[in-house]
Amino acid sequence: MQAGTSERIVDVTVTPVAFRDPPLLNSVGVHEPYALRTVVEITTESGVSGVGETYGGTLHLERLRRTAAELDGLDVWNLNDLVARTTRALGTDTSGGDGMAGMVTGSSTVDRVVSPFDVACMDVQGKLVGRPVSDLLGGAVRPSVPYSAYLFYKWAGHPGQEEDDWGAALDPAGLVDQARRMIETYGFSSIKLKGGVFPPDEEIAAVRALREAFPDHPLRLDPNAVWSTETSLRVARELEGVLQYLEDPAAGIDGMAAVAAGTPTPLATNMCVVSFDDLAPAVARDAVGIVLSDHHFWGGLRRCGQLATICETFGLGLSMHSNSHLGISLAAMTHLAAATPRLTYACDTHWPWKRPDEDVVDPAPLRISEGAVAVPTAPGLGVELDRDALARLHRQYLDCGLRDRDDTGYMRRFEPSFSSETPRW
Ligand SMILES: O=C([O-])[C@@H](O)[C@@H](O)[C@H](O)[C@@H](O)C(=O)[O-]
Ligand SMILES: [Mg+2]
Repeated sequence: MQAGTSERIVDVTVTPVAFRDPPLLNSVGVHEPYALRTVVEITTESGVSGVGETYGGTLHLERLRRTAAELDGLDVWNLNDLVARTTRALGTDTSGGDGMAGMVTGSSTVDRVVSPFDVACMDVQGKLVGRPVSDLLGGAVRPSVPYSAYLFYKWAGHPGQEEDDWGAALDPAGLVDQARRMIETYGFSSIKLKGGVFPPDEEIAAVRALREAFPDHPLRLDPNAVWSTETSLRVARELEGVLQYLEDPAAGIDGMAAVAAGTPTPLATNMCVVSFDDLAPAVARDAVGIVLSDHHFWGGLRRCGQLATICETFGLGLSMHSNSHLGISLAAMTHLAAATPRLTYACDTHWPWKRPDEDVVDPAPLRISEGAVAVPTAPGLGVELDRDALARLHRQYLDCGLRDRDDTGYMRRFEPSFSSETPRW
């Protein structure tokens, strides 16, 4: 590559995929048998390719395809042009399609759509200059990125199917067993519990059981905003000194501000601060102490770096959110977290819930050991697309019949009276 040379995109493919997912319970229902993702691949004029990964819902997929059609000739070094072209492709079509079962609804559509292309462009940039993406983001400040054990209440298996490998976890003992297995397998040194499933007293009991079983592991609880302010304050009081942070106990900036005013426990969010527009009001109201960044909805990797700077300016902590994902996303999350000095908490990941034999990249460079993923040092993201595996997971997408994540609809097939209304408690 000569100095000042552009590197233009000549081909973009957008491929929806499905991978198996256990029946994990959350405030809006239960995970369906398959999680949906989309893999984007760009190829440049000199034959270098780069990959990105994002949500798999219908509307999002259609937006990705519309944007992909605008990227012919884009210079992979010009990410501002990528944003401009995405904005143009989307026009006034900017609501819905969040792909997160209604849990994160206010994020920016342009940011969500731009993200996988931004990652793919940076993958190419890294390959062109022979440096890992973490270097392009300013350089790794840590050699490996710690992740947390992400516990879920869960059924033993999907109804009508065999019990899965993890079995049921519907009470404190079940969660302690799940945590033990996850920690033994991956060496995690922080624990997050997805709450908002059972009445708060049961979840308090679960956190206490985890504290007793793992006295040195920082603990987090995330009920996805299904509690009232009063309930949130009661839980915060009962778990004072036990939680590292309490994630999204109540809804909205107002709800979180009311809780924050009444507890010394830090509050974190991936629900009420989900775009740059949310930062000023959240800071003004002192609503949250920690923002959970996520390059999938904050507009890609560099935008998350900008978020980190804003958090630093206003004294906010930074952690990282996750949804069900494949290896491309784990690689991107790891480069980003490695290059973000502000990100001092173990990041969330759904990784252990994915079967090891289902991915679109060889997951070997992403092994979680001692609770952390070593930052890949190969050029770009450091993972290579496995085209056979991509074709297999795309076939699974076509065959599985699912087109949009619908945790609530799936839950109602087994519990017709299930309501995802908030606040529930
Ligand atoms: O996968 C799930 O069920 C999670 O509840 C996910 O959808 C959330 O977005 C997320 O993990 C969170 O921290 O809120
Ligand atoms: Mg959360």
